Amino acid sequence: MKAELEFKQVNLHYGPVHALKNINLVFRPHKIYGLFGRNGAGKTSLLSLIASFQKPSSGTVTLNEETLFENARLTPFVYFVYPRSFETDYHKAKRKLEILARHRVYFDMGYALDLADKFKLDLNSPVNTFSKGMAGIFQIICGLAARAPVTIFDEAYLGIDEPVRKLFYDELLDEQTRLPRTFILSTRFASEMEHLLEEIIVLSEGKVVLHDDYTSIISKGISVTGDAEIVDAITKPYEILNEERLGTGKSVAVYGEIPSETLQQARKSGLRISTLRFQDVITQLTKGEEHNETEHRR
Ligand SMILES: Nc1ncnc2c1ncn2[C@@H]1O[C@H](COP(=O)(O)OP(=O)(O)OP(=O)(O)O)[C@@H](O)[C@H]1O
Repeated sequence: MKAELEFKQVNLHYGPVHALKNINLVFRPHKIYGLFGRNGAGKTSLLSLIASFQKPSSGTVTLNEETLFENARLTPFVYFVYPRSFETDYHKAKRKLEILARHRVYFDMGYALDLADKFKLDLNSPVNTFSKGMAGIFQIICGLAARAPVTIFDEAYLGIDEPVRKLFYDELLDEQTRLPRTFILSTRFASEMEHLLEEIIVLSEGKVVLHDDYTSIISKGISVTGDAEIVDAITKPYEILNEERLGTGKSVAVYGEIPSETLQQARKSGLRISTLRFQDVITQLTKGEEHNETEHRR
């Protein structure tokens, strides 16, 4: 099922806190989204609106043009995985999966059992005996096996060892080939997850400061190093992400579409041009106030 998720002029207030500010976003079906932003940027607030945990203060959040909030018909279409504790839950993991299967129309028990084997999780254990990492793995199994057209993982991988996280990334890609859906991954592991991501959204202080596809972001993040005057002349028209003085020269990181002729000319003038790592672009774009006024949209 194709699920188009749309935010139109969405604001969210918690009392005096304006957590989301005029959000306009379209999540296209069958794409894998990476959601980034510093602590308190509004990521969980945005995701909780998709999961219908709360109602926007103004604006609309729709799935295939139907309002999501308190819409029981749409409940099976969204599955939200977030770090949670099972401390007071004495059910065995297998039983929890059976309960989930009863409530989730797309849930695939065979797939859940395969995943438990793959991730070496004992489903006969009560979930309250799971370590933090095991609880995370259990949540991932639920999220994948629920097969909801919109599946959200909000930092669900915290506490899970790196090799197991990698297993999860591989599984997610396989699953996307088998049964495409919209995945939204909120993560601080930009470098190890970037190969999964097709679309990137960056929030800063409740606003969308970047929404672009991964490939364009990679091509737009450029570092120019060399004689300070020439570097400044070339980088001036673009958004400066970072500047570093290097003796008589300097290195400037910019975000923008610099024409290839300009870059060629710069190389001829003795400047060193290199592409920024995805992780560095994200870090610079989320680093603070100075970039918040610029919005990058396709
Ligand atoms: N229940 C709440 N009551 C009051 N303020 C809240 C509540 N939940 C979130 N906020 C505030 O809303 C803003 C956005 O918080 P949110 O949890 O969405 O950010 P986040 O990007 O998910 O942060 P983190 O990476 O730390 O989880 C913050 O200023 C936060 O303090």
